[in-house]
Amino acid sequence: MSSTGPVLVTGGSGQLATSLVHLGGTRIIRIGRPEFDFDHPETISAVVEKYRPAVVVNAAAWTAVDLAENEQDGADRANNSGPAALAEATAKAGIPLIHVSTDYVFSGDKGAPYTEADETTPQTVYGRTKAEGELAVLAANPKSIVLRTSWVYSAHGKNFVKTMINAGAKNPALKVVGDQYGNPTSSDDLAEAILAIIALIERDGWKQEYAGIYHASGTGETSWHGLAVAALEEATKHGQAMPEVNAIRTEDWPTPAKRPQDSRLDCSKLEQVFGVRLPQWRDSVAKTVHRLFHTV
Ligand SMILES: NC(=O)C1=CN([C@@H]2O[C@H](COP(=O)(O)OP(=O)(O)OC[C@H]3O[C@@H](n4cnc5c(N)ncnc54)[C@H](OP(=O)(O)O)[C@@H]3O)[C@@H](O)[C@H]2O)C=CC1
Ligand SMILES: Cc1cn([C@H]2C[C@H](O)[C@@H](COP(=O)(O)OP(=O)(O)O[C@H]3O[C@@H](C)C(=O)[C@@H](O)[C@H]3O)O2)c(=O)[nH]c1=O
Repeated sequence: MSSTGPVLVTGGSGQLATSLVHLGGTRIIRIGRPEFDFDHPETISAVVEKYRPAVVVNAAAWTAVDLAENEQDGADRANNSGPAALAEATAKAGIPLIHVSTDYVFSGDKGAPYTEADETTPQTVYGRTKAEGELAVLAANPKSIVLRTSWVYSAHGKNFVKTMINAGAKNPALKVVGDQYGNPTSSDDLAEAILAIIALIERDGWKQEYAGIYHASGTGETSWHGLAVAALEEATKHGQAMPEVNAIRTEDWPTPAKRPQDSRLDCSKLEQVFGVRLPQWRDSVAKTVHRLFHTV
């Protein structure tokens, strides 16, 4: 991989792309709609030809989980056929593609953390399109790295942590599902992990054993209720009152798309191959909430 070209990041307005820009410096070029739009396939190869990047990070995706249930075509373009075309374009240019996927490719019925060897068992349109996108990317570009992450939050953009803090500022009591488990992931931590992988590839050159799927989530686990309590506790350090946070069952918060009950990811392969381990989720929630209250 040439270390002279830029790192091109798609999904420019999103959480992960924003973190990559903040942490990755001037080498990062982020692109978003309309310049890069999976709904307009001609824009996909055009950006690779225009920017001549050293590597592409695909952080663009359809992430509205419930909406995807009724918008299958749009979700498929953004999460499957679009990424496949991006993988083809990057393969043609001979450059690596780092593509981001999700814990929702699993049903959550395993009862233990999922490894990369586990079969995908998506139970939502979002999860299915992301699972299909993983395979399509890996098939189209032999220099593909697929990073599955989970429960991403940041001080910018739309995410569960911000939703809870905003709701807690307005309501004396909240209800949050306490029987779905996973690994909350700071988008800054994921961005740092991606930058470390890119640095390693540039230092040692591309090795074919890098290609494949990796789990890349924050260290440690909790429920959505646990994540809400952690975020709201941190918010009290910045003057916000602590609401009552009641744990409810999945059936008490009906949603169009069924969330996995336990989508914890075993991230040991990422550490073995790249020497990368994401920080403890609880520490990162504290950092993110601090940033949220100190960003004007
Ligand atoms: N958010 C989460 O909790 C999790 C996310 N992931 C994965 O991580 C990656 C990054 O997610 P995150 O940063 O949170 O996502 P965001 O929802 O914050 O951002 C998504 C980005 O994708 C862009 N986008 C959506 N549809 C298209 C399209 N058809 N063509 C081009 N761009 C499009 C959006 O653009 P616009 O603003 O114009 O709509 C936006 O810039 C995604 O692959 C996601 O599936 C995995 C696990 C958890
Ligand atoms: C807002 C809210 C949600 N919930 C529940 C609903 C759901 O079961 C759970 C999570 O809610 P959300 O809908 O905000 O999160 P969701 O959109 O399901 O988050 C997912 O996004 C995609 C993109 C991913 O890839 C996943 O890793 C995951 O982060 O919390 C409550 O119990 N109370 C609430 O006030």
